[in-house]
Amino acid sequence: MDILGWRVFPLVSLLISFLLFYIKTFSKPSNSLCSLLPHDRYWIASRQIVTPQGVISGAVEVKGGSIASVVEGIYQHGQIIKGHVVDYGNAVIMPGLIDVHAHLDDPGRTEWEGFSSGTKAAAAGGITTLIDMPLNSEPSTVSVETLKLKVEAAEEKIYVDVGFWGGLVPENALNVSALDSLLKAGVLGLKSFMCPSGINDFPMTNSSHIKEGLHVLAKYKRPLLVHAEMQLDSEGYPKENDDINSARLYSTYLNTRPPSMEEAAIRELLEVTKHTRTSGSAEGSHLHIVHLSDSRASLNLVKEAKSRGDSITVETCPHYLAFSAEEIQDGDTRFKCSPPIRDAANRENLWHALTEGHIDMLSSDHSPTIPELKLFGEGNFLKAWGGISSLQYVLPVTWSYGKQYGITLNQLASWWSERPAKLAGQELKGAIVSGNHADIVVWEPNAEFELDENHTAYHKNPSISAYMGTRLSGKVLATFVRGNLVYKEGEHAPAACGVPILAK
Ligand SMILES: NC(=O)N[C@H]1NC(=O)NC1=O
Ligand SMILES: [Zn+2]
Ligand SMILES: [Zn+2]
Repeated sequence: MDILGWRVFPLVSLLISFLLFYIKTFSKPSNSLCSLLPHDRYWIASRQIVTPQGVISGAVEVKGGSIASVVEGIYQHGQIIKGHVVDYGNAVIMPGLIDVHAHLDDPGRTEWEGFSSGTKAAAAGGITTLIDMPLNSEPSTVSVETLKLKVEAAEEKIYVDVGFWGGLVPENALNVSALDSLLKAGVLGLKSFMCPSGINDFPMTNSSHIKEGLHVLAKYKRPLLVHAEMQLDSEGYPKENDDINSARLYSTYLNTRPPSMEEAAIRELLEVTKHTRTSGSAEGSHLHIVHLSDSRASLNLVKEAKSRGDSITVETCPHYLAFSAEEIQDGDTRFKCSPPIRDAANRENLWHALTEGHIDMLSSDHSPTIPELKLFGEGNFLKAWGGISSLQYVLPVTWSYGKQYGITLNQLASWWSERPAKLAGQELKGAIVSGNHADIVVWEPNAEFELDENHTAYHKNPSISAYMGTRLSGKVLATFVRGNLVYKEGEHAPAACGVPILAK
């Protein structure tokens, strides 16, 4: 290149990069497509706004995507608020739900779910943030490269905000620099299994892997989420059963995964969580047990660990609170999940543990698949895919089945928003307070509906849901994500303007 070329070349490349920047910026959907409400500043009012201080009657001011103020008493005193007001009357205004445990299966298994259908279902269900699990997509999210594929797959497809857990697997668990780079790339924490996950490229970890993982996580103050079930050598539970009559029985499946599997896993985990205590070698890290089903010995172990000062929390899922083993029909593999749905007395204990604060939060564990893999014809519980499809229904399900236990709106907000926000490190989400993101669900607790084929579901394979055929109360009227009205009575905003959440 001659001397002139050397001078012009940087200038031209600078010009091109500016041009590309402008094309990228202006080709993004404009704000009006992100929201069904054409205002940047507005108020939403109701007689039941769920705030950390209790349920108030008043209005929430939204400005530039955040909550600018929360005022009480507009109905009683006729207080004048200026600007556009959406008055929801007696409907409930609550922080949007944060689902810390969902499998959206994108990229790679989008016939199972996908970012677009999954986040549309989330928005329709009042979920404003979800954290995607690192497995069931193809590939699993276990490295910087695979996280990049996730974020690319999510681009312009997500209707709510989406964060990502990374996978802790034998391949990366003992490799500090691999974990460091995955955490630096923005996963909100790690997730691992203590039993086979059902996904080949997501092998289980042992307690050495978990211990190493926690020590790396301590530096970042991020959690490790663990699927706590462990096969015991001493117990020879049947894993494969060629007798289809036996494999169709729910009791056969239930016997393959007894509560002792959860108990053994948790007992082993607690040997490691002692390091999370103040002044412990992994202080700053946190262990979160996902989808607890056993409300007896396993839960007692968690309670003891908490009382000793371990940094540990536990979630359960609506399906363990809604259903019982006694009600599950033989061959109805919609109900197959792991750990399994147990007896009615266990469910009763789970509700008590939740309302008494021993179970910290709820999550969907939305883990769908295609109907073919649920093997409905055969009804083989031992071979069907294990996972419950539920994302769009978790709010009405929790409310419908929880009402008889006297659950309050503040408890709902705590289980579904405040504590999940804390687990996922989302300081500006999870509560209706000034300064937070305007992530809000408006819903009508008394409105009932039948979950049948006439009900619009946005999930990809709605027929596999265990909730089909139930009658629920609690209808989502509107969902706001960072001030954008992303869902309103059967309609989604034209553009998917949720953002990927990456930890800094
Ligand atoms: N791989 C996967 O989603 N597994 C989930 N399904 C389920 O029922 N429990 C799980 O951990
Ligand atoms: Zn699991
Ligand atoms: Zn899961």
